[in-house]
Amino acid sequence: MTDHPAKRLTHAFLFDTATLREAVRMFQKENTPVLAVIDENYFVEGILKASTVLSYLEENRDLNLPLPASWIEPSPVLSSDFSAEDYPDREAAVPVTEDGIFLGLVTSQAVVQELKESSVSSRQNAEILDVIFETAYEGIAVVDELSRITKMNKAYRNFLGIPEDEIVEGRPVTEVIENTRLHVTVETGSPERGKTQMIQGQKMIVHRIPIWRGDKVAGAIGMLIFEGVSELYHILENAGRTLPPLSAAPDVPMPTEEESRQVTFEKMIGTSSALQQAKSRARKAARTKATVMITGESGTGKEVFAQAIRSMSPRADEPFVSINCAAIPEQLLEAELFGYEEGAFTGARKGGQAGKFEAAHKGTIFLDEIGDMPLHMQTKILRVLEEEAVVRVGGHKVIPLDVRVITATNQNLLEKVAAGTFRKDLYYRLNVIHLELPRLKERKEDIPSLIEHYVPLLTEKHQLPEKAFEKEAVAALRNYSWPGNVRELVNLLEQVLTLTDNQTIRFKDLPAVVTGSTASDSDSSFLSQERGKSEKEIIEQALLEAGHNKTSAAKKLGIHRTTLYKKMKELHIT
Ligand SMILES: Nc1ncnc2c1ncn2[C@@H]1O[C@H](COP(=O)(O)OP(=O)(O)OP(=O)(O)O)[C@@H](O)[C@H]1O
Repeated sequence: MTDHPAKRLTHAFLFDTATLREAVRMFQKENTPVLAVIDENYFVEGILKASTVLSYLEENRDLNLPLPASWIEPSPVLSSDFSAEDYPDREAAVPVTEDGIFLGLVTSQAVVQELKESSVSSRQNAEILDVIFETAYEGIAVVDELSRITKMNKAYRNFLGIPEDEIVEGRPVTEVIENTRLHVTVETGSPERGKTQMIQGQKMIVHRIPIWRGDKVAGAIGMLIFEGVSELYHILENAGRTLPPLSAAPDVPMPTEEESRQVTFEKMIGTSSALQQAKSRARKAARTKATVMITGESGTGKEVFAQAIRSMSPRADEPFVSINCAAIPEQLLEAELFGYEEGAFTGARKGGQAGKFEAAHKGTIFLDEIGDMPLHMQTKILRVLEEEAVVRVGGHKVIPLDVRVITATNQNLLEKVAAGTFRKDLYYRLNVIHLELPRLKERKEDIPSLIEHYVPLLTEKHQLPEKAFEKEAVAALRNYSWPGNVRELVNLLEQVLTLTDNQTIRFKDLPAVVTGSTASDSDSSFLSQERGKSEKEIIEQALLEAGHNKTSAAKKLGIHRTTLYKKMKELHIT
């Protein structure tokens, strides 16, 4: 049937049987071939002579004779999106089959038109479904009857950290999704809704739905509904519903108070692939004891990531000790980190004091702004890490330590290594797993979700009525370059929400730096806008206005607390 030059049909025309008979008789007189047999791709398979058609019709046989094609003008007629089975009752459509395989339809012009239209609309529907599939917040995976993956959307791939060029289609689902039961759904044909599944060490909520075709299970769909159990509770809380008693939802355990308090990956807003990839890498890191170095611009969420890693690690219930290396005066750093014995220096407490490393024993220590660690301290930290023990300042006793170290910096440490201001050996010791956090402008698509997340929190914090941003305002926020990343976004939202009386925040309510054409990558913080004045004056003024509360002064200046400490140190502000 295939030894013919494939040509498109001009008209896949034929008629209902009675009309066909009429037409054939008419054409017979003129000795014109009347019928094209088309294959499953709607290419011409053959042409039947009118007499042949007649005899076939009379004998009630399928029109499946292979005949050479010759006369048809190329022209697309139908797409192959539909199947004859979709039109079983169409009196005018005669399915052409061979050995049970559908080859084409022979039908009237009107039906052709209808089919064409329906194939266009089914293509459009397929396109809509594709968009839903790809943009869904939920992870969706589809498997066939042999439990092999046939489709997996971006959200799921990102969650699992599957690189873009890795093909999962065709692979057994059990190889790709941890602890999956989709193959069981295919075997049993029973749906499972609202089940929990441990994926990457996190309790996820999933639905597993079998796909029935006739009386056979043709596959199953797996959906990762929420990013995690606590997210579900967060949603229920937002909806103002009372949480179901445990007995009513045996599969959804209530989070403990500690779990609710902890920063987890679910609480990190954003579904962009940049963020999801970082989360996926961090989840993997969480399971190990390896040191993690988190890099990224200021305000990208390095501290939040460090806390989330701890919450997902086997050390979740052990201490998390965070220390900002840039905020502590150099001469105090050693005692702060390693502790001291009584009499170690003037003013040392009676009985001495444990340092941060000791306080983090069995848990996690987070060394923020590690790039600001003075060289001599770097050497000491390296020794502590290598010996897994600490000796307090002024003491001799070796205190064994079991501490997981996470560090963060917004500096380029390799440059510092090259410049000789950061120890190379320490760099490699700390950089076992490297997490680079994306800038907010690299994940603009997350901005609307961040707004949605923070607006109710901020209105509640300031006891304001419910407020919402109009589309144009959100668009402007999306287009801004956010040099201060999420922190800047949160500060700006807070500022706009508190300063705008209306319930709808409009484009014109946004600060000029966002709406104006001047928006650029340059530092747009309040501090830089006030550059005319001396930096010292501005900082002193802000500190004064904030009643010397450094956290609120830093907020007012639009800079991080650490930066404020650093600047205070530089500018000799006491
Ligand atoms: N994905 C996110 N979802 C929600 N909030 C976020 C996210 N990322 C960061 N934030 C918020 O942004 C602010 C800054 O985050 P964080 O302090 O972790 O940044 P950082 O990178 O450690 O900054 P710096 O380098 O200046 O210390 C915090 O209020 C944090 O809650």
